Amino acid sequence: MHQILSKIESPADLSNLSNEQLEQLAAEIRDVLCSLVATRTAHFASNLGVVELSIALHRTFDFSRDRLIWDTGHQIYPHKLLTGRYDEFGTIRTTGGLMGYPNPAESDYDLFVTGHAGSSVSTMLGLRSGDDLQGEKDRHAVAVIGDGAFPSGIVFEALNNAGGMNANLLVVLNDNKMSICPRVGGVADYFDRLRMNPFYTGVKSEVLKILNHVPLLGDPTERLLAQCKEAVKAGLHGGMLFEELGFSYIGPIDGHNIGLLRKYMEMVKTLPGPVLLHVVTEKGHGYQPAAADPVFFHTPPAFIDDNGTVVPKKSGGAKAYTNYARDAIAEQMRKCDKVTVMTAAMCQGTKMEPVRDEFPHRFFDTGICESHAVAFAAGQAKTGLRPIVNIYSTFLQRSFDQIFQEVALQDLPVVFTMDRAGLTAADGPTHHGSYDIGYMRLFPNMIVMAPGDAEEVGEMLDFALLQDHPSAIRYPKANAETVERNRTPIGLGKAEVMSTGADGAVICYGAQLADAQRAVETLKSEGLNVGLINARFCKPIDRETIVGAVKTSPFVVTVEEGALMTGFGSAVLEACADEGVDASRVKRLGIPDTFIDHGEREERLAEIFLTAEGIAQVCREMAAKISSLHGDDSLTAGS
Ligand SMILES: Cc1ncc(C[n+]2csc(CCOP(=O)(O)OP(=O)(O)O)c2C)c(N)n1
Ligand SMILES: CC(=O)[C@@H](O)[C@H](O)COP(=O)(O)O
Ligand SMILES: [Mg+2]
Repeated sequence: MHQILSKIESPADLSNLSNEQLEQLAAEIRDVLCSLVATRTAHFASNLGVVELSIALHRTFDFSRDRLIWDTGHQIYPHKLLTGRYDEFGTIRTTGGLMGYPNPAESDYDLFVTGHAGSSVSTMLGLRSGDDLQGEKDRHAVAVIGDGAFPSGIVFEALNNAGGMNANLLVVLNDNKMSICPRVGGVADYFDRLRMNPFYTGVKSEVLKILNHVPLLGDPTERLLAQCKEAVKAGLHGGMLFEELGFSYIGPIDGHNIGLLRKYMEMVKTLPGPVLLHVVTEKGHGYQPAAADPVFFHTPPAFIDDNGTVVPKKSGGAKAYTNYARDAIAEQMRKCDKVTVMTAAMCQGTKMEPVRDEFPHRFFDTGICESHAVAFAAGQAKTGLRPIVNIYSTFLQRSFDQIFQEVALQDLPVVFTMDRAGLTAADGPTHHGSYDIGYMRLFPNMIVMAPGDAEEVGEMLDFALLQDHPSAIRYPKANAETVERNRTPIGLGKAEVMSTGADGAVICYGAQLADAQRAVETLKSEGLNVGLINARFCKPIDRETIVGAVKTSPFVVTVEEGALMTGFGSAVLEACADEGVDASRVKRLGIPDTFIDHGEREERLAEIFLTAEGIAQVCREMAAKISSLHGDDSLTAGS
């Protein structure tokens, strides 16, 4: 069925294909992408948009030697298909299968594992510099970056450096007018103005005429260069920003015309110094519903196309933590007009569209600029506003220094709602929110919390907005349950003792509370009486309750969906050490000191015992261990 694609074992197999055959190849790649999203959620619209660009790049350069980085990495699928991974492609984003991002463990054509936006130009400049210093100047260096990723501060740091070094570097700007949501900000407006360039609109045909006379191969470099210069001069009055930074700006050009892309790439391949090639593509190109609604089709749920009607395979389902957080934020914004909210280009993922629409003047999308978003929030807080920074745990890592200096050091009441805190399943190690407990609890003044169930999301936000200090609330990419109990109100640094047990205690920090409760119920039915504490706060930690439990319980199991190192369990051990309490009977469950692969969330959680059965099993083991230490089997389940 995929007559050409199925025979592509490496990009070298493209070398004899004509433009017509390459177009046929593009259609086959799109067919594979459409079949994939019928089975599972995957990055769809972005990949549809770069099919021709991927083909042209691999047809022009030799990335077995030249260097290629796809910024962010979510648009890597056509590249994977062209670099020998067609047969395995159906496994992408599943346990043990291909990663949904570049992965050097899969292929030498993938240089870095990436998933966070904005670093490609810096990394490519490093590769360029390394190759130059080691006598490998012939290796070309190409970074492809989207218009959504482009405004990240680090990109401008890299452009600045590359321009100063006059490095031979090609930056391909893939401009599809979209981030996940429509792109925002001054750089977006600038790109729009560049599209108005007569080169792209009016006189494009004139420039094309010149380029049509540039033979593709076997031409003396000088002639090619001379012609290129003319073409560049003829067409380029835009791109001054890049020109001023020392880049040659070329474009914009149609990113779905393989022949044209190849001509330009041949041309820029030999241009000296840093070059920015502006390529215009359509997100979702080739599948009309995706082109019409690229936001939904960024990572759509698995769906079937019924004669042009998109029918999701699953619909509805329980309400996620994200939705509870969104609703709580909206409620606070309705109650108080000092409350504002920031997203760093993740309005869709955090389900904030209704908030954006209801409060257009208090909703701020900074673009993919997390560090800026935090410093911006600090400024607002200083004026008396109550900003909520609503960013995924993993992306907030970008703001570590602003959390330190602009927020914590000034003791400003910025509230961080950290979504995707925990394992994020199919996206894998770049996206797991593993480290926020550590990087938040590190700073003086910071209040660090995790809701144990759905209701606590709103309660904690309410509490956080009443504090005159910075605070952070973390929750995972999961459905939120309600844990039935006599609820106690949130109090600063107070844990909630849900039950006590003579045989041991589970102390849960965050969303595993429902599983922990199921575990203690199972254990009870087996004759093991284990108490349950909902920690609520990692900082300030409830020393009285938690250290007290360690002192008095035969064993304690701490539970958190975060890195063990620096995490909640570590905070418990530190508190015990400070109080001179023996913590040798404390067992910590959480994310071990290793990067967790992509795969089903439930599977990954089960591997690290963060399920009801896992928690119960560890309690049984602890009970057995304690019994054997005491030469007594009274603590063993079932005895
Ligand atoms: C640091 C960081 N913040 C946020 C994201 C989430 N994210 C992934 S793709 C994307 C949009 C990227 O837009 P663009 O670069 O234009 O690529 P396109 O999807 O349009 O091809 C965003 C916001 C991320 N990957 N990294
Ligand atoms: C590439 C990227 O970072 C996002 O597209 C991410 O895959 C979204 O994940 P969610 O589906 O959890 O929002
Ligand atoms: Mg884009």
